Amino acid sequence: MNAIAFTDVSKSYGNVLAVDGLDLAVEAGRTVALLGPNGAGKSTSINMLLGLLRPTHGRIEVLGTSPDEAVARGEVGAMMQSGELIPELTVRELVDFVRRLYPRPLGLDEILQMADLTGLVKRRAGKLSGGQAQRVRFALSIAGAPKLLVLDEPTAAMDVESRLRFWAGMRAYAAGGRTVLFATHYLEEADENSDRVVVVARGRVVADGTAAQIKAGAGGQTVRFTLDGQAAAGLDALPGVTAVEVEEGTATLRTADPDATVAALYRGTSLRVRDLRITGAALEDAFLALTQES
Ligand SMILES: Nc1ncnc2c1ncn2[C@@H]1O[C@H](COP(=O)(O)OP(=O)(O)OP(=O)(O)O)[C@@H](O)[C@H]1O
Repeated sequence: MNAIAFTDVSKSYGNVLAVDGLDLAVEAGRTVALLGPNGAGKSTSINMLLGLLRPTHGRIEVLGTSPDEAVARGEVGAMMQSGELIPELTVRELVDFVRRLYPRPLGLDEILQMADLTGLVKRRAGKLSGGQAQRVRFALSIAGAPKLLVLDEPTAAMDVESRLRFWAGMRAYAAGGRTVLFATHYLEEADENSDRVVVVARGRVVADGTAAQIKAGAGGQTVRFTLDGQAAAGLDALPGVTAVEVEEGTATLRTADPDATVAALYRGTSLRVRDLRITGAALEDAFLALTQES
């Protein structure tokens, strides 16, 4: 079953077309990153998903029903970019208050643990740092044990340490078979914390797949090694290789399949290969290529 289905959804603000014919189906149980630059339409899509905005055109289904109905049933949790916390309440009081509003909430301790708040239970919400307040917002978003959790740039105010802990909590939540959709600008976060990355630019999906597929689709990874004056002939015929460059005794091969390229380099050539390096990543390159060219 799909937890989320956007069918040809568009949204205009006056003459600004923020979302332009978006088709997106997310299977229940998956964690999906919505990755895109500023103004790509991520927040607008999320607001429509939550029933806070109406599409100008198209149709959205959430957990087999309308966004309004799914939210009313308490099946959707959301962490938005902002949202005031009640400053006089302690973290424990606030989380407990919100969890009691739901018919089948998570246990208080479970929530506090997943959101990494056990050390802050007595702190008043008004005294929290930006990153701590984000963790409380996360706690509130999972309090009702929603089947679908939607996070709009959840780590925006967090330092590196808080981010790592936050994502561990998110993964623990998702591991219970729940569906998570999160928006981010951070390529690494999308790569590390989702099983599918949907890249959006100018309101449209420009790539969709695992992070590895997206990297491969945009030119792949790089295998680099020292040639020391040996002839580079034949390197472009190795499996996966899409481009070869030799500069100052170093060969750089772009490849869609680094494992196959490296295996063939050792087994299928008589080259003495030194200082071999595979630079993966390039999700950033892929992302830039995808969002600029479309
Ligand atoms: N209320 C509004 N009125 C007019 N234009 C808007 C409104 N909200 C968003 N937009 C425009 O719609 C486009 C998409 O914005 P949106 O906030 O959905 O993108 P985003 O991907 O979430 O960006 P960011 O990562 O910066 O939050 C942008 O061009 C934005 O300026």
